[in-house]
Amino acid sequence: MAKIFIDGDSGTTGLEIREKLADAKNLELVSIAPELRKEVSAKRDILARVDVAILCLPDAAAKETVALADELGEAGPRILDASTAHRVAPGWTYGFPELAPGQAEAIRKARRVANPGCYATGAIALLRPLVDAGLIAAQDALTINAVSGYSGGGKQMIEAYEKGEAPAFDLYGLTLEHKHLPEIAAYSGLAAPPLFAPSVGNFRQGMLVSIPLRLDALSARPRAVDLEAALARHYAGATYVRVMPAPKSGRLDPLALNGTNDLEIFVFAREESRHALLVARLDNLGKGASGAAVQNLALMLGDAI
Ligand SMILES: NC(=O)C1=CN([C@@H]2O[C@H](COP(=O)(O)OP(=O)(O)OC[C@H]3O[C@@H](n4cnc5c(N)ncnc54)[C@H](OP(=O)(O)O)[C@@H]3O)[C@@H](O)[C@H]2O)C=CC1
Ligand SMILES: CC(=O)N[C@@H](CCC(=O)OP(=O)(O)O)C(=O)O
Repeated sequence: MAKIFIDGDSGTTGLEIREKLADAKNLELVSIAPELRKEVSAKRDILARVDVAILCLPDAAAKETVALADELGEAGPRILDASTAHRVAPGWTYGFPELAPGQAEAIRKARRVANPGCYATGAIALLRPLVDAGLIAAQDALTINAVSGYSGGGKQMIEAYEKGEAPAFDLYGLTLEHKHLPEIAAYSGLAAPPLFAPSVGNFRQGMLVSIPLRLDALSARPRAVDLEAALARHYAGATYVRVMPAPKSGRLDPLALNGTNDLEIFVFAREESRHALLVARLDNLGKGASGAAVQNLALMLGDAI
C-alpha cells in the first residue's frame, strides 16, 4: 500500500488530485491536520512516513518542502511537484510521458518528477514531435497563442471571476516572459524561446494552445499533411493524446475535454496559401495539471493504482 501525501490539498490542483485519488486502489492518502498544514515540523514528520509527496503549492513553498525531503535523504519520499519551481531544474524528470521514447520509463524510475505547466503541455505536445521529425527546425521562429479557463490562475483568479470582478477576456503575459517559456524552450527542441501570447476567458476550465505556421517561412518548407502524419505517428500508441481530423466547421470549443486527462491535436491547413495552424485542446486542470499528476503518479507506482 503506497502512502501518498498531497501538500497543498485544499488548493485548486491539490483538491482535484485528492478527488481523483479518493477511490484509487493500493494507495493510502495521508494528510496533515488543516491547522498544521504550514508547520515545518508537522510536514517533516509526514514526509518521513510517505512514499510519494505531491506538491500543489506556490513555488516558494514547494522549494521548502523539497528541502525538507532532501534532509531525509534516501529515507525521504519521492516527489511529484505540480509547481513551476523544478521543471527545468537539474536532477528532475519532466512529467510529460509522451514527450519522446523513454520518457515514461524515466518517470517510472525518477525520485523527482516535475509536472508540466498547462500551456507548456499543449505547446510541447505540438512542437516536439515535429522538431524530432525534422519538419520544424530548432532555429525556426515561432509564435504561440493560447486561451485558458480562469481556474488556471488558482484560488485568487477563480474568486475574482466568480465575483464578477474580472474581465470577460484578458490578454496577459504582455511582458512576453511568461513562466512557462523556460520549460517550452527546454523540451520543445527549439533553440530559443518562442513568442508566447496567453489569454484567459470567462469560463472555469478548458484550454486551446495554437501555433500559426507560414509553411514557406519554416526551414524545411513542409506540407501540412506531413506535419499531421508526423504527429499521428508520434502519438499512435498514446492513451491520452490523439491527433484528430480538423472539424469541417472550422471551430473548436476549448471546454470539450473538461474532466478528462485527454489532449487532442488538430492541424488546420490551407495549402493554397501555405498556411497551417496547429492546435492542442486540453483541460488546463486535467492533462494540464491534476490529470497529468495522476498519470505520472501511476507510472511512479508501477501502474499499481
Ligand atoms: N491552477 C492550475 O491550472 C495549475 C496550477 N499549477 C501549479 O500548482 C501549484 C498550486 O496552484 P493552484 O492549485 O492553482 O493554487 P491555489 O492558490 O488554488 O492553491 C495553493 C494552495 O497551497 C496552499 N499553501 C500555500 N503555502 C503553503 C505551505 N507553505 N504549506 C502548505 N500549503 C500551502 C494554499 O493554502 P492557503 O490558501 O491557505 O494559503 C492553497 O490551498 C502552483 O505552483 C501552480 O503553479 C499547476 C498546473 C495547473
Ligand atoms: C490563466 C492563468 O493565469 N494561468 C497560469 C498558468 C497555470 C498553469 O497551469 O501553470 P502552472 O502549472 O505553471 O501554474 C498563468 O498564466 O500563470
